[in-house]
Amino acid sequence: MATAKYPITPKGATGVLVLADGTCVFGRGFGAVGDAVGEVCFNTAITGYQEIMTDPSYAGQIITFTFPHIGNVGTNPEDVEREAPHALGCIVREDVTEPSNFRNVQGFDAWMAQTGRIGISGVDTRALTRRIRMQGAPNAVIAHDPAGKFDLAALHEKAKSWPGLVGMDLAISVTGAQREWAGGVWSLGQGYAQGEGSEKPHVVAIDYGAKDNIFRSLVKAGARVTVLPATASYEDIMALNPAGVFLSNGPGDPAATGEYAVPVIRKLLDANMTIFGICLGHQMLALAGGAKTIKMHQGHRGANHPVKHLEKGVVEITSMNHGFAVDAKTLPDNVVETHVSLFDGSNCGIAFTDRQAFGVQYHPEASPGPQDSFYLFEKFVGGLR
Ligand SMILES: NC(=O)CC[C@H](N)C(=O)O
Repeated sequence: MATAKYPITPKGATGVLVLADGTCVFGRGFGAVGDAVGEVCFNTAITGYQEIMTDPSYAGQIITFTFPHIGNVGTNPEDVEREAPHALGCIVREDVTEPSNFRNVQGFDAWMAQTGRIGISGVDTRALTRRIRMQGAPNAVIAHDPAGKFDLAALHEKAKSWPGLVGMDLAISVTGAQREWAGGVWSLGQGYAQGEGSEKPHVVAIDYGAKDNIFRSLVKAGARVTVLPATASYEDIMALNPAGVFLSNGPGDPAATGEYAVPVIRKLLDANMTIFGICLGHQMLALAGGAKTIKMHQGHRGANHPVKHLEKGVVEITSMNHGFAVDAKTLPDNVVETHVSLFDGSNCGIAFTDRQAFGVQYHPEASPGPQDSFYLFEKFVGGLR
């Protein structure tokens, strides 16, 4: 049996990304020391690295930022989509510099170390991104050792034996507990708006790994929000007497979310509940309606993805983070395609013709990203009594 040959670790290299095919990409490690295995994706957003790192939809993934300067405004406790990062780590072009921003509380490097996330800087992120574009998102191990002593064969073995995101249910591992949501969207000098009031329409939001800005956006649109964990049963949901149910984003394969998600959504559809789904929630809504989802070649991750609203013929610039998509060819007769990606024509929105249920593949709550699509929150909450 031929033994794979591994390169000599270059002098000064304290970080390495070892792909499942044995490719080793060296750089300088920062953040936590150790290693982690997942799928490597790329994100083209220029701002919002802290929001991106803390988006639970990135569980099981290592993010390559195509923008070269990451970490230069540090971190703060407000720009998080969840209390801690969910991405396993990140790969960046330039070394993380001293934070330069009046909102900085902790440097990106220290924040990554404290939250157990590994970074590698000094990587040719353009080459890595081109590779993902041409060959698809690889599985890999990201490793950081200040001594630069890597057992590349062992890391390669770990990358090869990781089963991959297809068929992987991760929503169950990132969901939170039941909670009454308080707080609207953040603004400079004001912090998070307060949004109380029991006379507002009550939305039960199912947390499959939600970004907090979705809940803040629902509050801004005029809802009172109760968050339930991903495992909430149909009975748990109905006991709260919701005016509408929101299905959140989340990590992993939508087709692998098991008995706790799609069958519950199917019951909500049967009960003619008003439903709005975002990203994973959109994909599972489509599955509950009878459609299928597919793994994408490279996925969509960035803050400027053009989407066409088919009925109005207008373009929305959107924030995206997904590696699976609804296969529009499989939509049943009572579900129409409402939005498509102008990058590759993939499905970006659906609506049931015989139910008050719709979903979008992109992130109308932005964070980071443009706010063209906030109307979807107003449409959902405005339609509730
Ligand atoms: N942001 C999300 O909800 C992502 C959904 C799903 N995990 C995907 O990658 O397509």
